[in-house]
Amino acid sequence: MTHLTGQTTARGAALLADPLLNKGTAFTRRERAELGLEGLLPPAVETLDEQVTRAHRAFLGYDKPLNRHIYLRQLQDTNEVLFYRLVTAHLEELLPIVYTPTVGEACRRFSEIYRRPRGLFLAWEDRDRFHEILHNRPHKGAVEVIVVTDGQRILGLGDQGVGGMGIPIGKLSLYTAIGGIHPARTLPILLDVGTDNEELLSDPRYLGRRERRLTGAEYDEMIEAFVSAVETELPGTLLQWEDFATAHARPILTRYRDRLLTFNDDIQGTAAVVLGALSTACRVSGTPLPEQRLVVLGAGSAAVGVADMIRAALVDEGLSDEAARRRFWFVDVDGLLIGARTGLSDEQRVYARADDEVAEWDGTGLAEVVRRVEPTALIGLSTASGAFTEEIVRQMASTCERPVVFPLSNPTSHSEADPADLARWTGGRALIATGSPFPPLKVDGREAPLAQANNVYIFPAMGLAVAAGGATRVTDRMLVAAARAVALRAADEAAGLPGPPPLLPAIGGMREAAREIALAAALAAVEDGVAPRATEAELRAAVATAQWTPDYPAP
Ligand SMILES: O=C([O-])CC(=O)C(=O)O
Ligand SMILES: [Mg+2]
Repeated sequence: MTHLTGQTTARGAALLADPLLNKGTAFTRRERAELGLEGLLPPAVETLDEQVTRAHRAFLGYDKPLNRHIYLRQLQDTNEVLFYRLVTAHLEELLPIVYTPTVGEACRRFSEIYRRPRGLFLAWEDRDRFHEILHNRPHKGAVEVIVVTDGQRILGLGDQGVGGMGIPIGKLSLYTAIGGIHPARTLPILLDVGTDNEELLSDPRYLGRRERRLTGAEYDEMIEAFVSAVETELPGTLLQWEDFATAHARPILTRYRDRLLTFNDDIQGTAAVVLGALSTACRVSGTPLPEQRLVVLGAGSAAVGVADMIRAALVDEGLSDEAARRRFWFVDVDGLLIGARTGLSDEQRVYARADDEVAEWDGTGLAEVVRRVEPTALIGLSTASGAFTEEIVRQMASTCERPVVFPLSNPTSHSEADPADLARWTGGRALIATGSPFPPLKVDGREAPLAQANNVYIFPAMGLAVAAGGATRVTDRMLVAAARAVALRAADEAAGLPGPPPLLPAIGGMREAAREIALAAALAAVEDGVAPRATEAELRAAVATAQWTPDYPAP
């Protein structure tokens, strides 16, 4: 039986129970007769489009986003072609339900809303048997992409234990819907290393191991056992690390990025999309990247990753590394990062300012930093809801014509500001991108869509790039190339539009955009020598062929 072609020996109820083979009411009369399905379905025979219309109505019948999410997950577990056809037909409407922000709620209430299994749960006790357990995955054959989390830093919601599984499931749904990776070639994985979330530990319904998180050498042993099992059982699979705590995210990436095909979505994916949006903002404001003064709120792995990627672009544009570092001021809960601060990691210390810079300052909180530094760009990856206050934003706008303000924390409840407020406080001058979706702004009676600088612009395209071009590593140049392709696409789309240009491409056109972004990344992989030689025309064709479109196989 193969889930890729739909050719199968499964019959009757077993066929209907397999979400990758089930067509539901779209089975023709002849198929029903031949496959032992007679009597198992209501008599009507529908086309896929008719099923999509019906499913969309059913979806709209639920009021609450979480209930809509549950409905869609149930549809995904029943009939994947229909699920993906529905999602791709209504991408902009369904993205916030399948993904951020609603997926955050689904993670928080994972144990309560749990219905059917999806993906693999790997626990510490089984560390010697991960090889065997990988064989239990539902679809045999090669896996194109794994998304793995240990649930410790789910969006801005902190430790969700096994509830974190919602994130790999959601991310891989977009690998398929946008990148076109066949669903049978994706594998969500949750590493259950315990949880330090007291509420979960004392909740009788909690479905994970009721133990505190592993730390130190045991944690490292768990990660190594997992990676080596993937290396031997699923060589060549793209391994995406997702929502790990800062203390683990960077060390894991550093340890494995030269050993296998892997990247960290929060560090590198987020960074690439922010670079893309910032590049567009530079073009719109007329202030080139090397002249931007960037204040970053938050100093976790995602924030440092963003600065590292912008720094790489600055160096590429001719600045020395030292001059590039001087364009950043990092602020976290303890104030500005300065040399005198103890407890900074090596990655954070790169951005520490000289101690004497603040000698005359009135503290080093965000408001004072903005007053003193007069930034042109304010980037939030802090999970501190509302941290970009009216006072701070008005202060910034008083010294900068087109302030770039990116409240990027997820989900919506953790955003540093509401874009409508930002527009009001700056008289519409702010160039805005958010992390979670927000409704469009009203500008001169027109609706102006907001850029959602979410890593969804990058990771599905990375999967497509790798599937099409056969890369064996994810290099920085591949990510920078993807970022530039995102900005280029935004510029192309803005060319025909009246009013303020969105900083990123429209979500509705993301399947098409993903092909251009994937092509750029695949070309960079060839240039970096991590993929077999191929011409641009060959790669363009390979990308188009590799992108799966949800449809039933011919009867
Ligand atoms: O999932 C998202 O929307 C973006 C992301 O990786 C995060 O916030 O951790
Ligand atoms: Mg994430």
